[in-house]
Amino acid sequence: MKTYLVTGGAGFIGANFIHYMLNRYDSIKIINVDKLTYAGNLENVKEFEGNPDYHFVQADICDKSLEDVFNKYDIDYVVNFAAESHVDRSIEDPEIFVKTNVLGTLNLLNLAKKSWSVGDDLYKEGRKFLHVSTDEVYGSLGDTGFFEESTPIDPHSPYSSSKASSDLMVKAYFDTYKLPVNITRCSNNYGPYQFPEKLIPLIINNCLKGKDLPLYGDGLNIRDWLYVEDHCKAIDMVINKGNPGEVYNVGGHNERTNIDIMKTIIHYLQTHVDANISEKLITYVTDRKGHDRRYGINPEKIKRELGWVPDTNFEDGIVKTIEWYLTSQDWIKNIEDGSYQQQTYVNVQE
Ligand SMILES: NC(=O)c1ccc[n+]([C@@H]2O[C@H](COP(=O)([O-])OP(=O)(O)OC[C@H]3O[C@@H](n4cnc5c(N)ncnc54)[C@H](O)[C@@H]3O)[C@@H](O)[C@H]2O)c1
Ligand SMILES: Cc1cn([C@H]2C[C@H](O)[C@@H](COP(=O)(O)OP(=O)(O)O[C@H]3O[C@H](C)C(=O)[C@H](O)[C@H]3O)O2)c(=O)[nH]c1=O
Repeated sequence: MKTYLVTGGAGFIGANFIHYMLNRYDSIKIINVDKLTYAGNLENVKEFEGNPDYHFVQADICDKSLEDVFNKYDIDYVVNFAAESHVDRSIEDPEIFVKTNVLGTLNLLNLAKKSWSVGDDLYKEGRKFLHVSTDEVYGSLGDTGFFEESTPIDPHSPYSSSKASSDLMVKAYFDTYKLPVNITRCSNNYGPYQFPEKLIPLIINNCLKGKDLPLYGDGLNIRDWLYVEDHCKAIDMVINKGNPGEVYNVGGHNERTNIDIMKTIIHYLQTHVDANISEKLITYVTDRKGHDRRYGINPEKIKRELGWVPDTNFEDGIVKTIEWYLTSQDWIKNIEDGSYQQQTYVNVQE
């Protein structure tokens, strides 16, 4: 039985990963370590409460006493999702991004290294440290081309800079100590349990409440969207089959402008929920500082080497996502009854 230490498993992608793994494999154990920041929500993994193969530990990944978790469980794989993940928040307050994303990752690397060590640069068989990173570390693309694994790192926001820094630290632990690591760099995810500060859930939620839909800048920035379950599938494959020390880009060639995303959601809700939901809700607001123009992933390496292919196309994925939010209004309400307040915007429309 393999034991996974999943950090950030009460957040969006981490929770989806726990669902993906525990619903797919009978003989695995998952230890979910999460600090439960504003973005962490135990509702996301509620169905596993009481499951003998699932344990939750509330802890900060920066905390050195996490060594107790490594001592208590014989950890085979560390899957590091825990992070401050929202670009707009990083622009307002970068410090916590450095603390969690860089120092937290460094702490986990040290704990894994110590726990798995059986001699100088030698580790127990079959261990892996999988660091979940992002395509944002590559910076921004022009109209053509894609991010390759060989694309130089060129982050722009405090968020992406902190992720790039943590990636470099993970690489250093492979290059220096031969710790068996992989890094995945995925494009924008969407799907169930995504915190409603991010574009897709924010738009769904605001449409349902008849609120303005804030569109940054000219609305023509491009993101490459992947259904979250396909990201989870990729991570599972990289843990099991990825060559130690390698980076794998993950994406499904699904580039859309932000305005196109908004219109897709509006039209679905207009047709299926309320005819009054219309494009009139779209409100141009001041642009995000340093706003990356275009992301686009070349996923050929993970396809060729590991046989990964995405299963869900955007047309199906966005409907599944919207339907999930429609049936999860209590989930949103609990978040809004807590401390979450939507950020304010400067309207730039005449
Ligand atoms: N969302 C995306 O589109 C996307 C795409 C590519 C990569 N990623 C990466 O995937 C990972 C997960 O992203 P997400 O969107 O699920 O984020 P999220 O913000 O939804 O969840 C982050 C989780 O980490 C926990 N956490 C934060 N700080 C912590 C700390 N110090 N100690 C322990 N737990 C802590 C939070 O409580 C939360 O449960 C991140 O590393 C992010 O950089 C995200
Ligand atoms: C919240 C919001 C966003 N936007 C724009 C800004 C971006 O061009 C796009 C998506 O924004 P969002 O904040 O949802 O996601 P990104 O900034 O691309 O970052 C996300 O994808 C990467 C890969 C991660 O690694 C991040 O963790 C994840 O948050 O919509 C708007 O126009 N209006 C809004 O209200």
